[in-house]
Amino acid sequence: MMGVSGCGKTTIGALVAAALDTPFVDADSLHPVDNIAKMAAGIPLTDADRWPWLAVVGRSLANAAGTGAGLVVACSALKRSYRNAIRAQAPDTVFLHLHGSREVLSTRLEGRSGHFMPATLLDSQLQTLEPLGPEENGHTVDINQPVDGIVNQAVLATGLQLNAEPAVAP
Ligand SMILES: Nc1ncnc2c1ncn2[C@@H]1O[C@H](COP(=O)(O)OP(=O)(O)OP(=O)(O)O)[C@@H](O)[C@H]1O
Ligand SMILES: O=C(O)[C@H](O)[C@@H](O)[C@H](O)[C@H](O)CO
Repeated sequence: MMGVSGCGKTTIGALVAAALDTPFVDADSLHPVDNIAKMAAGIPLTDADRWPWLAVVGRSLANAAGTGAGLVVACSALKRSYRNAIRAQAPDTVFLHLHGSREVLSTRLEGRSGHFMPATLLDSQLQTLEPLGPEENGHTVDINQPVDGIVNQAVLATGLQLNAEPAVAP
């Protein structure tokens, strides 16, 4: 799940993972502590800050692909070069971009509490964002709808099977 801060990567990603019966990782938990401290202080990350983190994200996806377990990761992956770094390690990664207007994003961030990421970083996130190109393996979902609708569209976009109830023995 990709997109700027507040687009719903964590909320939607966890539900998509549950629907697909797949593990979920929030890439915020993979950031070096210095990156978290920087963002919490209202300072945007640079490419240099993000490369080591993206390497960990790519490795996590590659490991999950290797075991066949699969993995849903909530990771901003704002630039195409960041997504390419992830693809270099995990070539089958499908990027689901949760897209919303500045107004919707701002409202969601203002309504959130207890998160290290300040709403003041939204503009730098939007300036850094490079939407998916037509040749990128991914899909864009509009976030201006209830959570269930986003999850359904995201799951459909993956083309993967929903977590089915176990078959009942005859
Ligand atoms: N479709 C929705 N409708 C209403 N509120 C939503 C929706 N999706 C997410 N939210 C709320 O918006 C806020 C931001 O969502 P969330 O924390 O999942 O975004 P995020 O992309 O993971 O953000 P960050 O990258 O900063 O961690 C949360 O308070 C969440 O409950
Ligand atoms: O690339 C980045 O600037 C970061 O990943 C941010 O997007 C934050 O981690 C996230 O939005 C806060 O949770």
